[in-house]
Amino acid sequence: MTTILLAAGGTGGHLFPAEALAHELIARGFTVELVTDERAGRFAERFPVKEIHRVRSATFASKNPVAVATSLLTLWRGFREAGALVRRLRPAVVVGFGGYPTVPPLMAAVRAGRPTIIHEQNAVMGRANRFLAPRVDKIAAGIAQEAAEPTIAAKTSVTGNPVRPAVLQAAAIPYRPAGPGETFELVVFGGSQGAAFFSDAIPQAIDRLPEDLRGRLKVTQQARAEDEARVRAFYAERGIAAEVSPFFTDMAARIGAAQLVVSRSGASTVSEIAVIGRPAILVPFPYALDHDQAANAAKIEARGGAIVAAQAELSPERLAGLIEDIAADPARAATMAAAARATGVPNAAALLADLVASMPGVGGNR
Ligand SMILES: CC(=O)N[C@H]1[C@@H](OP(=O)(O)OP(=O)(O)OC[C@H]2O[C@@H](n3ccc(=O)[nH]c3=O)[C@H](O)[C@@H]2O)O[C@H](CO)[C@@H](O)[C@@H]1O
Repeated sequence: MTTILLAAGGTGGHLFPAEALAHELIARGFTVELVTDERAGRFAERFPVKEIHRVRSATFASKNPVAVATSLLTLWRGFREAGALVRRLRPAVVVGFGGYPTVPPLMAAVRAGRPTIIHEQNAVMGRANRFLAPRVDKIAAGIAQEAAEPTIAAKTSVTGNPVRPAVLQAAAIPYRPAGPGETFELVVFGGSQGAAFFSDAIPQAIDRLPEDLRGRLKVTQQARAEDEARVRAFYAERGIAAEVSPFFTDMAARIGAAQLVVSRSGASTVSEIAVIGRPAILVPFPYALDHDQAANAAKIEARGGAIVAAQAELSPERLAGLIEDIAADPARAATMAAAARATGVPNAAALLADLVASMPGVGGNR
């Protein structure tokens, strides 16, 4: 059996595209192993592999010389551990999905002469992938890369961001705009870790909606654990049907049922909204170190599939106005849904698996 080793940082944004590729590779007869870090817990629950490996890694969060030396030592240990893992598993290809925990496994694979691919989900490459990009054999991109150097661009191909099977199932359900008097399902989430901003902004906006619309709302709202009780109490006081949780494991189905999505614009979020095809108000995370979330949202916005609103300019009145405009105009909502869908790449996992299968030494060997 030919083994493919996937490496991903332990947040949803990195692990979910890796999970989508794992399903596709397993269906093609490959054995898949995953290496990640201790944060993976909840996000790797449904990852279809027998064993999840962990190797040490570190990031350079501080310029303090002692902290830098400690990080270097941890990275060196991670590199040694990853080297032992690569020798033991003998993977035909190692595929990295970004995040600092992918640096030791990818470097160990390069050192051992194994074929390597990195996948970048975002329009602007993250730091770990920027470091790895000159060293790996191939680069797959979720969307066209902004400002890629010629040597990097030459080995890059756009495959789209792989989406999990649940997203493809939700994509099979056509969008149904809510007519006057019908239930209007609003789905609010802030990426895999939640966004504190929505815990205040959404209740304040809902209080400014016309009574008729408020009365027919049904809300799914992800709220960080520290905000959960407060947000739930808001909906209970107003008598609005709502489910509130720090993490929904059935998010794809909820997006599928939504008349409108309000969310951050992390790479997987934007890809899922596009593949499923639902109107969205996207509020890019303003403080991202690595990724410009506004760039992820640019394509879907340009086609009219979403409205992008900068957090700093999004008053409760404006947010209420945006929600109300879409709810009041079902034809426009349907047009937005179709426009979003036109930007989706439902076969991204297959395209990335094709790239894996095309690497030297892989073909016909499983
Ligand atoms: C703050 C930050 O640095 N965020 C980055 C991180 O985001 P983050 O890890 O939030 O990733 P994404 O926005 O790409 O994906 C969020 C994922 O979580 C899922 N979900 C969300 C809420 C929920 O309750 N249940 C659920 O399943 C969504 O369906 C989606 O699949 O990695 C992304 C991919 O590299 C980057 O684009 C983001 O900029």
